[in-house]
Amino acid sequence: MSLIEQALVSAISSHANTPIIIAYSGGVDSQVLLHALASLKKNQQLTNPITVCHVNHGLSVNAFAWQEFAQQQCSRLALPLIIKQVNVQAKAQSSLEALARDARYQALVEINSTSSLIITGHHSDDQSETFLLALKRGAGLKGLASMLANSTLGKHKLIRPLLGVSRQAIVTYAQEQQLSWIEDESNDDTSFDRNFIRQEVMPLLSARWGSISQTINRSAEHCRAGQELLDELGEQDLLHCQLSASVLNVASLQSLSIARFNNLIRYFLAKQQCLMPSTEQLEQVRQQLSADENKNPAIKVADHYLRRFKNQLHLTAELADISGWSQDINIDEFNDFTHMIKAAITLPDNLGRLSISAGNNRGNNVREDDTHITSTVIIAPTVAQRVSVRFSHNNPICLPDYRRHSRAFKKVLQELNIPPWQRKRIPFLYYNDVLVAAIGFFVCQEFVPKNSQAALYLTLEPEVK
Ligand SMILES: Nc1ncnc2c1ncn2[C@@H]1O[C@H](COP(=O)(O)OP(=O)(O)OP(=O)(O)O)[C@@H](O)[C@H]1O
Repeated sequence: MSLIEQALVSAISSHANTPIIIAYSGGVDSQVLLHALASLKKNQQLTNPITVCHVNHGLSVNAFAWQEFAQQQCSRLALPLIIKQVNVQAKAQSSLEALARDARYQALVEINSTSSLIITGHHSDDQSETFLLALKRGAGLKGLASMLANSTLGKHKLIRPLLGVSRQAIVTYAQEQQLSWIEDESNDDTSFDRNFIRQEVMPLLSARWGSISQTINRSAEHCRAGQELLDELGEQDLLHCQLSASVLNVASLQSLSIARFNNLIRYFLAKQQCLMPSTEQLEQVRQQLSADENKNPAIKVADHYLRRFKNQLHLTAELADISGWSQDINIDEFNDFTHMIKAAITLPDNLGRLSISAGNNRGNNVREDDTHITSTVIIAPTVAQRVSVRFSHNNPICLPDYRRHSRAFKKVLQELNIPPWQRKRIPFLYYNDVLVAAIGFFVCQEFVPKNSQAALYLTLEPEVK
């Protein structure tokens, strides 16, 4: 068995029978990948079902010729081929590569609905180039770890079994097997950073240090191992500092060293699928932890915000101003009171869905904890009343169900310990212009239904990401 076939068997053997998707461009690397896998399958050294996927980016005048080549190769090997057309448009050339790659991975993810192994032809020279590109960007350990031999892509596993094999070994295999392949003319264009590294930088480095590619690969491996340790530390620190999915405890964060704080925030953001913050942004967040308690600073970190509220640090998306939003609910149809859901409103700015049903009251509002109620139950409106959901209020005096005395609405929201930005995101229910409930928090006492009185049930379901 050749070195290449051995690498494939060792990467795939622990995934017996999992469907394989070969990412096939028709270039020499994926051509070798395709042929070696087809030969293993033919000799029954591999039993996994195989599908080949060629992505047509439509970027080259030759794109359809490559697609035809892929069709010929797969029909010769009797392997099923799926062609995916993607549409990539970029303003700057530098982002073209990244957009093409993202579109390609997205297309590969969508091929199978069941969990599969997506296999690419990346090799050790690709890895060296990726490392140098990361170095040029000033990346940390995670970026310098470069490509992982095993990772996840959606519900699939992304495997790069040839990462330990050099380009030269791949070309030698292709020549020995008398394979033909396509040459992408854009690989010669050194205005792309990767091509510049491949065509000009690596030859210069290799001429002086013959095994530079191997040593760069070794460094990438050290970075991967280092990053793994940092992730373990991040997980431990998160256990200590996390109050809920998107809230951290400020006092616990303050007990960490700067390096450990930065690592935890990066780890936390990565877990929530946020983009990575810059070092300056991390420094700002850390400084705001010791700011005055009454100030509620919000620091933009990449595409999200970290917002301080008392002893809590909340992660939120960018929040839109929804103060002018209002929607009426047509209650005319609520005439059978069978507890069936009668209306569902999609709230603005990803706040979720509010479903409303009607029925005779079967019990009081159930408190989840000190502040939240799971289902808000209120006296049904009369036919003449206009029912609406809004996010604004004019600070009426109100008497929440859990209080003995009435109080200004703003003060009530404060005493419930709701962070200021969340106070603007609570759906308020009105009958005409009278506040009835702060949905999910409380009902004004005059609207709390008595037993078996006609009632509305309001349930807030968070947005499913
Ligand atoms: N158009 C494509 N369709 C499907 N998979 C692709 C495509 N382009 C690249 N890939 C996958 O990504 C891997 C690395 O991409 P890269 O851009 O380095 O490849 P390439 O130089 O175009 O082709 P190859 O790596 O096959 O020589 C390829 O080995 C292949 O598995």
